[in-house]
Amino acid sequence: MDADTPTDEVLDELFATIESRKADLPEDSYTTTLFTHEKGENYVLEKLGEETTETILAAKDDDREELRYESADLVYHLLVLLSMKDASLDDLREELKTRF
Ligand SMILES: N=c1c2ncn([C@@H]3O[C@H](COP(=O)(O)OP(=O)(O)OP(=O)(O)O)[C@@H](O)[C@H]3O)c2ncn1[C@@H]1O[C@H](COP(=O)(O)O)[C@@H](O)[C@H]1O
Repeated sequence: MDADTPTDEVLDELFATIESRKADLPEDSYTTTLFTHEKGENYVLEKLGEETTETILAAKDDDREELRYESADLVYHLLVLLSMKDASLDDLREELKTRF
């Protein structure tokens, strides 16, 4: 993924990158550390909890910049969890679409 990626393709690109990290487990990758952590999926669940708390605190503080930053951390960790559970971004899209 690079800065030229169109904004509406960012989530697909990010998810594809996460899937690629899961397959290849490159050493210099934060995503690899999530897939290989000794705590297993519990570590990603902990990170999701932390990022959720940080997002809530940013909202409570009315800190829009921090809210944007923590929301991005939260979505990234959620996508890693979906990948870890062999779910896909399309699964998420389809579920959201059923609610229209
Ligand atoms: N979008 C993200 C992304 N969002 C958040 N993070 C990481 O999530 C972590 C958030 O942890 P914390 O908020 O707790 O901050 P921290 O103090 O650094 O965390 P810890 O040391 O406690 O783990 C940070 O290390 C961030 O770098 C991300 N790491 C990677 N990506 C993207 O994932 C793709 C693959 O990245 P790599 O796997 O690193 O190649 C690339 O496109 C990246 O841009």
